[in-house]
Amino acid sequence: MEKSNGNKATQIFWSIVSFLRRCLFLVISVRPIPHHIAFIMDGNRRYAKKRKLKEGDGHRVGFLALMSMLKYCYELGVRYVTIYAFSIDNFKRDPEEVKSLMDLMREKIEGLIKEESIVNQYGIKVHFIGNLKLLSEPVRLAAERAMEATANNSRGVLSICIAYTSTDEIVHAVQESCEEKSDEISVMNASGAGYGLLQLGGNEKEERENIVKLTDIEKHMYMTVAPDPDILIRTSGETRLSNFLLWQSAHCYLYSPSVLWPEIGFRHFTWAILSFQRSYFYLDRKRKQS
Ligand SMILES: CC(C)=CCC/C(C)=C/CC/C(C)=C/COP(=O)(O)OP(=O)(O)O
Repeated sequence: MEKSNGNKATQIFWSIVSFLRRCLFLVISVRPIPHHIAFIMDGNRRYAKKRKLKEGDGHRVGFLALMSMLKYCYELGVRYVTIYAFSIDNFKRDPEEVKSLMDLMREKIEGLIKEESIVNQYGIKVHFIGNLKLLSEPVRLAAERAMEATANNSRGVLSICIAYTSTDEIVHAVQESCEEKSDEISVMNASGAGYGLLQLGGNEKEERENIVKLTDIEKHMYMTVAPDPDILIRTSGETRLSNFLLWQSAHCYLYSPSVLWPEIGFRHFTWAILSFQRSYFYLDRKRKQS
């Protein structure tokens, strides 16, 4: 009897907290809110060391922090969230650590499509971004299943960058664009039109039309599923981009709280949004003055 009263009191407490959070988000939304937030989840191992936990437990707590951040983002109305889950450079870590991280990724990816997961609660479509060929088969299959299972969700998008680096993405996009152009040129040559970048002496205007353009490269980026991020949040006070979304973050606001990723919470999130809004206000004012 006492236990059920205790449970009820806890439920009421959390409902009030959730209500107050939504009220605060309503107030914050009076000013522009970001469409897209990207996260570099830095500091899981340092957290484990600080708390005398096993390294893997640092990542597990990190996953819980990620779930809270997703909840706050989608409650606030941010439609796109992108996370840096595993870089191509992370494969150079100790093989034991890579294996245990990959096992954890598979477990968590499988959890994402369970009915009670945040992804399903908020109607989120999941994308895996990166050189997925580099993943082990079980992880790749789990990723494919998660993309398939959430394909019809439409309220928000979660992009999980895994086996990803930005330079790899850019090289991939440039290669694809060049291949596409050279295919077009060979079709044109075969049909007797006979012009193109590869054919010197052609009409200059027509030649220029066959040069790889910015829009061609953008079309072949892995990240076409989302607009460019408005804020990039990197925890643990680090201010480097570490080969993450270099192309897409050209105009992005960088925010770097000194907290370790598993410790990130509601107040850090709210402060990041307020800082973004302040920077947006000054940017807007500068634009109007010039
Ligand atoms: C669904 C899904 C794929 C979830 C991802 C789970 C998760 C939290 C992954 C984090 C992986 C990672 C390499 C974090 C960086 O911490 P670090 O190891 O670099 O720690 P350090 O900065 O203290 O060295």
